[in-house]
Amino acid sequence: MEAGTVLAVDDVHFSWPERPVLRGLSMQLAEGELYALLGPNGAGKTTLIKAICGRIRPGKGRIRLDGEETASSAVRQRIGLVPQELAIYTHLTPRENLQVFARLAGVARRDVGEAVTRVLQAAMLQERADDLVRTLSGGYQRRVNIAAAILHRPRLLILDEPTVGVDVDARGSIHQVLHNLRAGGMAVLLTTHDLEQAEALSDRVGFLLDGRLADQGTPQQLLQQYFGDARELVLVLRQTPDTAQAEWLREQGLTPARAASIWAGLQPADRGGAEHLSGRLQARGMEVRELRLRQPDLNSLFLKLTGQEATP
Ligand SMILES: Nc1ncnc2c1ncn2[C@@H]1O[C@H](COP(=O)(O)OP(=O)(O)OP(=O)(O)O)[C@@H](O)[C@H]1O
Repeated sequence: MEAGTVLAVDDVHFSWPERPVLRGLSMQLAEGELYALLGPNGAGKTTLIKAICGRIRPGKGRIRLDGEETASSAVRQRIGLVPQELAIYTHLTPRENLQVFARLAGVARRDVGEAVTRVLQAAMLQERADDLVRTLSGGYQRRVNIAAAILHRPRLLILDEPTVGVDVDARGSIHQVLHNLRAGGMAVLLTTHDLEQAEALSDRVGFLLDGRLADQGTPQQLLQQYFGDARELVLVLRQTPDTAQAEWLREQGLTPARAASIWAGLQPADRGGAEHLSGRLQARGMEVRELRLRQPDLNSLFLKLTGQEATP
């Protein structure tokens, strides 16, 4: 195991009664690294989190934190978990919540005040520390959830879908909080369906597919590896193409997206591109509403690796 490795998952297998979910999954997470786990619904992201937190036991393989198996409860105490659902008392203030959770997390009574002040600051909650949680916005409430998970100074913080259902501004504050925690040396593992978030925030991303990581790396590395200099062409037609037109579009390397009038595909950087195509589309009776070339992003890669669109 490399120096600075906080989490090491080695060849982990796990089956729920109905079917195998993890099938030889390996990954590592370093100190001060933020890793986003991506994958379609049901890929096994939450199952992996449960295995890391010791809530389920892998049928095969090892999960270690700082070199020690997470099966032991002493080791598990070095993990902080922010679940998908809010797990806080809405009729108490953030400060009161954190006082309760500090005791539950095993913080000594005399250290509670200091720990609560520290996490209120880390989660940027000071201004609203004494308002009732139920009067706070969804973004603030999520940050109380995060604050509760770091009271015991975990080495590894795990967040399951931290920004589902929060607005863009609130998302920005959550990102800021995670950035700061990472800068303080914490390893952060999160799952998300929001690939823009993953690209903006993560040092590395991993695509969980068929029980293994189909690929992992920095977003830049992966995009270069899969797309090189190619651009993604997105074509929006005024009408759904007929069979012959659709066949021709496929010959041009395009495939239909969510709506039958939207087609997308990769184009080599040097192909005279959009304008040339526009004329040829019109010649075949297709009216173009919009035609643009864009830099492939993690959404493009998700589609390529999983055959599905990411649905935030
Ligand atoms: N407690 C359970 N008992 C039986 N099967 C389960 C249980 N939890 C999850 N599964 C199954 O395991 C598979 C993986 O589920 P999991 O929740 O880990 O996926 P996920 O990647 O987190 O999905 P999502 O993105 O929708 O949250 C699914 O087929 C699911 O039905």
